[in-house]
Amino acid sequence: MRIGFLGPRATFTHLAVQAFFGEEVEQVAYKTIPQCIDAVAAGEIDFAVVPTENALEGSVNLTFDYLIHEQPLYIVGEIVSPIEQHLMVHPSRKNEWENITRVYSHSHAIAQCHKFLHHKFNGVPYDYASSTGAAAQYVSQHPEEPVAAIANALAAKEYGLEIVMTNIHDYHYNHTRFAILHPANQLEYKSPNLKPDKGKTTLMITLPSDDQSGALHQVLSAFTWRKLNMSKIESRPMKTGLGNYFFIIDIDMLLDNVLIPGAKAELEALGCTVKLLGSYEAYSIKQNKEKES
Ligand SMILES: O=C(O)C(=O)C[C@]1(C(=O)O)C=C[C@@H](O)C=C1
Repeated sequence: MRIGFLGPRATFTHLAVQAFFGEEVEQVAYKTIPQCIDAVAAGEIDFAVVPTENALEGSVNLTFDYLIHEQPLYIVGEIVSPIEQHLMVHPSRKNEWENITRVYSHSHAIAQCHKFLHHKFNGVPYDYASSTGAAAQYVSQHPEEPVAAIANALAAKEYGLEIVMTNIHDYHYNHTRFAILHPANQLEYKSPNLKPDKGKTTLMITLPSDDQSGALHQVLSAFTWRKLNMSKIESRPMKTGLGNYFFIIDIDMLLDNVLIPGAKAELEALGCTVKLLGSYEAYSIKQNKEKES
């Protein structure tokens, strides 16, 4: 089985793939999220694993936008992983790391460490890499540049970098959610390592075009009176005009035969369009400390 992920090796997405699928599968790194999504749509790989949301920084808009506007695929599984960000430099700079003149990482990783960067490297510019792993790889290949990467401990090991400060993310609770994507709405695969926490269903809802008052309230009440627990609601631009948005709603339940189809039919009767983005099991990777307790 071939699993694609946002690469290169040792990104957080790669860690999520290893934790969920184990070492037996073939792991295929892609430079960008759209490349990884295109590969699963084209059948080059069996599943794509991409980041969707971080607890500190919010949604990974690129993932949802690409799924909605370019490659309709299903979310067939979810993996939530703890995220620990470390500052690392080329080993030749380990004694002068405080003199770095640039910090390099994925935009979400930089955002997770804004307070740290402001206090420790006030005014030092940062640049965005396609992933934390790509930033670590760059630092290892450019010893002549006084640049540090923000990435995970496996990336430091993989690219031979020296971690000079650990856990530099600004808030202790730092987790990222990853989606497992596939062209069909099923994951005929059991993780050898993780047990599911709960079932979930994700819907995309577009409101009627005639801008009725209370439309969103009506959408929410279709779920509320059926006691369908919504764990997330997110709006994204439809890219058809200012003020045109669709909603992505997560419900804490697998797709059933009664309640979710009932809510869908009610919304469609109100003039909404409702699209199933996936019904799947959600898994979580335990932090080392959580594993011990
Ligand atoms: O750059 C990586 O290592 C990724 O896997 C991407 C990503 C993200 O898109 O949020 C994943 C987890 C972390 O929150 C930082 C970056």
